[in-house]
Amino acid sequence: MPRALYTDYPWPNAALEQSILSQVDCEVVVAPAGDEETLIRLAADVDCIITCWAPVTARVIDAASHCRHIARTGIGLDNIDVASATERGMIVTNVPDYCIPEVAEHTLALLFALGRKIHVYYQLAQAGEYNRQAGMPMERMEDQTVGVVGTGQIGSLVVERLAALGMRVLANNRSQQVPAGCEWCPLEQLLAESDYVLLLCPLTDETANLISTAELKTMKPTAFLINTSRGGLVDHQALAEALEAGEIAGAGLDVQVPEPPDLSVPPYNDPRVIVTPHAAFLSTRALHELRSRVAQQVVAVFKGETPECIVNGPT
Ligand SMILES: NC(=O)c1ccc[n+]([C@@H]2O[C@H](COP(=O)([O-])OP(=O)(O)OC[C@H]3O[C@@H](n4cnc5c(N)ncnc54)[C@H](O)[C@@H]3O)[C@@H](O)[C@H]2O)c1
Ligand SMILES: O=C(O)[C@H](O)CO
Repeated sequence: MPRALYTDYPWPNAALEQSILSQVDCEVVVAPAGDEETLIRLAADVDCIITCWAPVTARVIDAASHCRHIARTGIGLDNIDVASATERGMIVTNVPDYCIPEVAEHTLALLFALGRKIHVYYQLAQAGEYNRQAGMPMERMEDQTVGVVGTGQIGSLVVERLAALGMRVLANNRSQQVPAGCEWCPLEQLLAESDYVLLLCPLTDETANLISTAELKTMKPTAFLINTSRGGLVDHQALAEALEAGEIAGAGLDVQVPEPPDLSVPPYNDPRVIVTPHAAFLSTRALHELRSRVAQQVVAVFKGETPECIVNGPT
């Protein structure tokens, strides 16, 4: 009987997956922990690895000698060594488009919260203080500039929505092709001119610590950094130092390093920083789509069919 290994299973129940996986006779194993040694031990005996958060490293892949398929429950592929899997002839799939509106909305929610100082008023009100002045200075949104780094699916939707609000939008994308509603500009200029810098590019070797000391110094002291992509894009020690030095005004961080981070230390405990728990992708609709499509991909491979959303071409 084929076996499928969940490296982690973050959902409250498995009824949705069970109803789909029951199309094939397979045994499902859930790893008790997502560390490398546990996964190496369990991977030796499975035909498929399904991962949400746990890193599927080259060592795990080497140990998975019968595995044909690694399924990523999500868009980002930064926790899978896709090159090693491809070398070993494994199919790697993801679900590239299940939560585009959700992440765009979450990004905009952080932008509005920071710009309208909702976090400042909320913290004061919780402490019993009704203090209008504490939110100043505050600017009209349409007088401000947003810089979007990465105008793929999510970035493009964010640009469209920001342009509809009448905001000036600068964009930096590796391909230099950017959607209507924004103007392409070099990263340094984007950082220097934006009131909000939004990070929406994938985490790769090239983008790791994309925003560090020099980039933060380039930003305006009144500007906000918003990261809804991957924590590894930002050097968080440098961010803590930039906040301490007053080099930027605040941040919205849906993603951190590690996850969960130590919330008791800077930059996470800074009242100018809004932290959300890697939740930008969440909605009832997105989760249903994500979970069911991953289970269908697993079934397809077990049936000898081609699953949707193969990211590593013919193997
Ligand atoms: N917080 C969440 O819950 C959540 C949910 C889904 C996705 N994500 C993250 O969002 C990322 C983006 O998703 P997407 O669907 O828009 O991806 P996408 O592949 O459609 O777009 C990414 C864009 O970034 C650009 N890019 C790559 N390297 C760049 C660089 N060095 N500088 C500038 N641009 C660069 C690419 O050209 C591409 O246009 C994912 O990789 C994932 O990590 C986060
Ligand atoms: O990559 C994604 O889809 C989200 O970050 C959730 O894992």
